[in-house]
Amino acid sequence: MLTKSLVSSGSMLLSPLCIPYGYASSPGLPFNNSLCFKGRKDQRNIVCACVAPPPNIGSDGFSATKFTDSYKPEELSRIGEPEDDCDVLIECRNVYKSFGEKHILRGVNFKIRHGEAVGIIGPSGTGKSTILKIIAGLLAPDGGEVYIRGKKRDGLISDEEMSGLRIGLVFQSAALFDSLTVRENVGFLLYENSSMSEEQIEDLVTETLAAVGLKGVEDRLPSELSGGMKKRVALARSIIFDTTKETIEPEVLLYDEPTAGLDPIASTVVEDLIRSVHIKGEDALGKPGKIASYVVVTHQHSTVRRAVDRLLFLHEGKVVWQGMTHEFMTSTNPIVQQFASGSLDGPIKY
Ligand SMILES: Nc1ncnc2c1ncn2[C@@H]1O[C@H](COP(=O)(O)OP(=O)(O)OP(=O)(O)O)[C@@H](O)[C@H]1O
Repeated sequence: MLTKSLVSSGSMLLSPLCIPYGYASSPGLPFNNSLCFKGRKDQRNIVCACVAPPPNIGSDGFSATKFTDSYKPEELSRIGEPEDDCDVLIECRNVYKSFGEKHILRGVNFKIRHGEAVGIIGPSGTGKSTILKIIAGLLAPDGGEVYIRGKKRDGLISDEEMSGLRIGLVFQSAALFDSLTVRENVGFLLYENSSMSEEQIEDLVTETLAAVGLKGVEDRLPSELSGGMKKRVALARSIIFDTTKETIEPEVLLYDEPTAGLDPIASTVVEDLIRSVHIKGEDALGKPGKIASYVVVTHQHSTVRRAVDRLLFLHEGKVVWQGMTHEFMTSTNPIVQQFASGSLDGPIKY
């Protein structure tokens, strides 16, 4: 059974298309793996409106928020924020989320600005992935608001028209469709939604795979790829877009533990790829990246070091510290110190 949604495929690009019923509420299981490739038969309308990029990007491409180290989590989101918010792409304002008796998010506040590379870190189970799903519109918050380019989102992404921003979620598992080839996985959205010809899509898929350093794998099935290759294919799927459209909305990519399960060298490759597809980066073909901003949930030191500029530290349902990556390690905030002194996975002891 298919239902219309703004949510898409496994490295999930949140543009409108038809997905199997229930996908939006089960983001970890994006598709039935026995799903048959639909090809070009059922094309759907794209409903995204197009908005010009924000005009006020600083010379460094982004403006980060810095905070003092005094531990007052409830005030952190307001201290030191730039006054001008017109480059804010995504804002979580006082977001709450519970699962039954488990109160996971308890007033989360932060903004993601155009050009930013942001990491979310914190102890296990503190709600990092939950935040990504809320930003992506796969989960609705119980309280608070999510603003997409200043427009308050009501309900789930599948319930509404999204305009002005594409949001992609790259799952930890890569979430490729096992029964589809790499070409079909990467081109999935375009086959389903665009007016591009099959030849155009094939060429674009090949080019996009090359941009993430993969060549000659178009006809392979996911089972024939290594873990690192699967993540690259998922990344390719999340950055491909309809080149025949006159205006392309800026895109924010959300990565949920993109280097989990990879060896250090494969992790480095993925971390560099994340950088390379960003607007401040350069892809494997030497072209500038297209991703306006990204958010990475990670437990890996190397990912923090290599792939992000600013950090949000989530603890007990709140952002208790945010600042530039290099400031994290030297922070005098006692909670940050406790966390940073162990591994990033380490439990925090009071
Ligand atoms: N759909 C759900 N139903 C019930 N509980 C859930 C659901 N999604 C998440 N949780 C619970 O919410 C808590 C936060 O989960 P989440 O995956 O967001 O944490 P996390 O910080 O990303 O953890 P980790 O670092 O271990 O991946 C966990 O206790 C998890 O079991």
